Parts: sequence; structure tokens; C-alpha cells
Amino acid sequence: MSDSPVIKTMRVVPVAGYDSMLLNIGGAHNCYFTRILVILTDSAGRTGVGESPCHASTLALLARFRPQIEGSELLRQNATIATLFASDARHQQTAHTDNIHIPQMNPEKFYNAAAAIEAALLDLLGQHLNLPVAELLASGKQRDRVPVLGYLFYIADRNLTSMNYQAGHAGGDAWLQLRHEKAMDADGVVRLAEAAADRYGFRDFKLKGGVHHADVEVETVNALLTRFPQARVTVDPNASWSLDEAIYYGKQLAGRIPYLEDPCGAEQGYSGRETLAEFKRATGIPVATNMIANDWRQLQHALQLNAIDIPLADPHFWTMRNAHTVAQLCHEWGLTTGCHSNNHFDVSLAMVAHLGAAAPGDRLTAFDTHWIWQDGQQLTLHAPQIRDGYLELPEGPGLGITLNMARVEAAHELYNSLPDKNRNDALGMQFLIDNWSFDAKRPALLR
Ligand SMILES: O=C([O-])[C@@H](O)[C@@H](O)[C@H](O)[C@@H](O)C(=O)[O-]
Ligand SMILES: [Mg+2]
Repeated sequence: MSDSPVIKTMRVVPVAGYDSMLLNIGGAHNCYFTRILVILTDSAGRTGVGESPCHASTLALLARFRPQIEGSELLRQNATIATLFASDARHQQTAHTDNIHIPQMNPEKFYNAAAAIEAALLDLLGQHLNLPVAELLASGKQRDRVPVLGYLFYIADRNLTSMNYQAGHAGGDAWLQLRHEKAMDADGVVRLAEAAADRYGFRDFKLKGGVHHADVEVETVNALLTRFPQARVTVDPNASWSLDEAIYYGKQLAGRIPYLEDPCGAEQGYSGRETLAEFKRATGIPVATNMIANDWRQLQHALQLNAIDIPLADPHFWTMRNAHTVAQLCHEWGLTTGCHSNNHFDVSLAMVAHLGAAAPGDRLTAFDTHWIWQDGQQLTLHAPQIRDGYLELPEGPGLGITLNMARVEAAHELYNSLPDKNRNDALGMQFLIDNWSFDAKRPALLR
């Protein structure tokens, strides 16, 4: 044994929070979203934490990994993580599909589990060395703040449902009110963007598409560009457009948008990587993706086909260290570094901040975060802040955050009370369209 601190306990805490009725190709976000916290304590009396998307199979995997983590030496965390990667769990899980109903997103449960454990170990290691996690990733800390985008959604009318969607706070900050109200057209989305820009200073926006006919979504992008002529605006239809549609609408937007995200996907015997490569050649528009390059093998094929420019390597899909390696590869190979997100708490916000702070080079597109939809529900004492369009790196060693255990326990209670614990966006959608079901090739409202 070295004189390394030893991991004493690993606690896995599924937690829930509230969300708005946000639309996407998979349907409508539930009024609740769920996540998992992995909380480690070590023999030096420190606590480290990581966050991941929540799914029953991820919880099962974390339970399986616990004996390998407890008793391990903190300074040998590379070997500990390598043991997880060497286990058959990595391959068993890839055979399972998830409930998210967004095709090919591939948020593999093994990676989610490994990512949360790895983040908690890095948090502890940083505290042990008195260094921020950004300094522990191979490039070291490059910046103190990371550009993030205003992630905009069409919002359905929560009053049409019997679900427990929350109301906003009238009379205060416009964003905190509007994020709960119906916004189904360009005007509504522009009002959301104004409120988000006022509160967070965004200069980049991404519209979640795959909801209306492409004409409506392009009109919304145009309205955003008219209102914010200096802003970078894009749309992500989650591959619901055909290749022909993507080229048609891409040509309308070319020169005015910095990139398109997953404009099209697999069709007629051609893979998503092949259709995106054709899209790029036809329009010259850079392509970002979180759908077809989510592991090393997919990324290799995507790059060989020259299908993408911006792999949105989410640390929860890759682990923080692997996502950082993708950022290094982007830097060395002339690609652009970006980051995908799902609804999350502030532990994930800190993970994303450290990842972005350590990404080498200047070719960084504003990172995604859903945090603005959850702002106010923090589980830490001081959540990382978004100001002036940037996510600020928290101060202090490790991830720079401290859990607020009273809030964590309350979020855990909420999780325990939920009948549906896995993400299922079809539920809310049934209130809008009878018997609605997911179709990877059709925007959610076109039935
Ligand atoms: O939150 C959503 O509805 C998004 O559609 C999310 O699930 C996607 O993973 C995502 O943000 C994306 O960029 O495709
Ligand atoms: Mg996307």
C-alpha cells in the first residue's frame, strides 16, 4: 500500500428536480427530471461528488461497481477506472436500449456510471493535491470561464396537462417566469431569448428543433437573428429532417449560422455519418453532433467520412478525461470543441466548467447546458455561475463545490416519490396529441 488516501464509502443517490414542458423530437420533458449523484468519502475525511443521467440500469451498474471503489487507493484512480472499463459491464450495457426515445444518442449507461465515479474521484484527488480538477486534465487549466449558449426550447402549455409542472414567479426576473410559460412560436422563443440574455448575458443561442415543421423552426432562427444580429444562432432538429430537407433549409441558413447540429440522420440504407458527410459537401455548413460520434469507434468513422466538425463530447457520455482527450484531438486535428448536455444539477455544471476550462486551443464553440431551466434548484452551497455568457470556473480545489446535504436529501425524497423514474418524454406529449408515439424521422408535432 502507498500512503494514498483510501476510498471509504461510495453512496449512490438518485435525485429529482423540476422541469418545464420543453418539446423535442422525443416528446415533452416531464415535470420532473432525474439524475444520480455519486458521493465518495475518503480516509482523509474528504467528500468527492459526481453526477450522471439517471436510469435504473445505471443505478444497477453503480451498485455492481461499489465493491471495486470502496477500499481503492485514491492515487491509483487510473487503475481503478481501468478496471471498470475492462469489465464486461461495458459491453453488456451496449446491448440495451434506453427510454429516452431520441435515436442514436447512445447515452450508454456504462459510461454514465463510470463518468460519475471518475468525476467524484477527480474531485477527491484535486482536494488532496489542492488543485482544481481542470489542472488534473492533461492540458491543465487554460481559462477561468467557458462560453456557454442559451439553450432555447419551444414550451408547451402546461395547463393542458394534469402533470405537476411548476408555475413561474411573477414580478421578478423575467426568465424565472417565462421559462414556465407556453412559447410555441418564433415570438415566444424570442421573448425567452431576451429574458435569458438579460439574466445570463448570452451571445450564442441554440434552438431545440425537431418539434415543428422545419419552415417554422427556420423562421424562429431568422427571428432570433433579427432580434440579436450579433449573436451566433443555430438549431438542432435531432436528425428529424431528411437529407434533402437538411440541404434545402441549410442553404437558406448558410452564411448566417455558425453550424447546424444533427440536421439529418440515417435514411434509406445510409448511415447518419454518411448523410451528414453529404450534407456538409452540399452546403459547406459545419456540422455538430451528439448523435453519431459518441464513442471512439463512432468518432473514428465520423472523421474518416469527414461527416462532422464539432463533436459535442458530453463528459457524462465519455467521462471527463475522455471528453478532454476528444478536446485535445479537436485542437490537434483542426476540429472545434463543444459539449452536449441534458437536464442536470449543479454538480454536472461544475464538471462541464472544469472540462471547458481545460480544453486546449481557441476553437471552442459555446458549450451546451440546460442549467438555465434548473437554476434555483441547486444541490450545492454555491452553484457555479453563468455571467456575461460564460460559465465561471468555481474557485477552490477539486470541482470547487460543496453539497448542500439538506437539499440533496430533499431531492432524493422527491425521486423516491416518483412513479416514473426513467426519462420518458412520450408521457407529457400524450396530453397534446392522443396516442402520440415517437418517430425518429418526424418532428414531434407532425402527426
Ligand atoms: O433536453 C432535450 O430535450 C434535448 O433534446 C436533449 O435530450 C438532447 O440530448 C440534446 O440536448 C441534444 O443536443 O440533442
Ligand atoms: Mg443535439
